[in-house]
Formats: sequence, structure tokens, C-alpha cells
Amino acid sequence: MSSTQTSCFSNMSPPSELLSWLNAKGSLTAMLEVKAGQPLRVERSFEGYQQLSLIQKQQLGLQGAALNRPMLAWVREVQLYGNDELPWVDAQSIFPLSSLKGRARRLQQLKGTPIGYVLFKRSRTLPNQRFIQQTATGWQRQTRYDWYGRTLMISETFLPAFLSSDC
Ligand SMILES: C=C(O[C@@H]1C=C(C(=O)O)C=C[C@H]1O)C(=O)O
Repeated sequence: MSSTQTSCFSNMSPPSELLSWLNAKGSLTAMLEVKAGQPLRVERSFEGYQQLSLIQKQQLGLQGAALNRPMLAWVREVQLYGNDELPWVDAQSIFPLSSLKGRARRLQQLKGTPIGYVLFKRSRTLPNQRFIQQTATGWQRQTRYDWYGRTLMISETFLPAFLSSDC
């Protein structure tokens, strides 16, 4: 599967040490585990159904009348820990219900398993569109993935502990 990726930035530039992380094509989980030298620890702060906001629907690529219709999705919010007592990444994943068919249903039963283990199991990269911006808690990448025809949106914010980790 050829991987196409487009990245665009807000009007600031990220620190150079973050660029390769913000632009990484493959699994962030895999990269974080190499950096940590151990499996990633995933702490869930929320997991369940949510009505999407207009902005979330736009981020998923919806247009026209679809933007005015209510849309329910499965949302997962986690903190990712490398080898620190503080989390390295805050992540939110949005799965429209239409994307949770077939083998994608397992994305609702992950518990502490990183999504990356499932998402990148069969291919090292996935077609995606990415937007990078600075937020109050850190530099964030928002990636809309095409996972075998299913659309899902994953936002990852790199927290201060990630930048200060020396490994
Ligand atoms: C999407 C990936 O999975 C990572 C794991 C996540 C989770 O378990 O909720 C969320 C975001 C990612 O940083 C990845 O490895 O690229």
C-alpha cells in the first residue's frame, strides 16, 4: 500500500529535536519503545462513545450537509509512558462508528494495548493527512489515517517530559 502523507504547519516552527517525531510516517508506538528501551505503558483517561463537535467532523474530512448531522464516534484518550514517571505523549483517537466494522471492532477492546500494535500490524506506513500545531500543553500532530478504507483521527501531543527525557 503506497503511503501518501501531507503535512502542514501552523505559523510557528517546532523545535528541531521534535521534527522527526512530528513527521514520522510509521508507528509512533514503535519509535517511543525504541527510545524508552521498553514496552510503552498506556494509561487510559477516557474511552467511550461521544458526539463529535463540528471541528472534529471537519478534521475527519466531512463536508456539506454531513457537518450539520449529529455524528457518534468511539473516542479513546490516553497518556503514553516511556521509561519516565511522567507521561511523554497525550493522545486522543477518534473512530467514526462507520470505521468500526470487521477487524476494526477490536479497536474498541484494546484496553492497555497501544493502537499502533493493531494499526501498523500489516503495513509499516499508512496513507494519511497530517496537521501540526503548537498547543498549550505541547507540540501536537493530528493525523487522519486511511486504514484499509476506514478513516480514523489520532491526535498526539508531545509533553514536556518527552523533551527532557535524555535517552
Ligand atoms: C497510532 C499509534 O498508536 C499510539 C497509541 C495510542 C493508543 O494506544 O491509544 C494512541 C496514539 C499513538 O501514539 C501509533 O503507534 O502510531
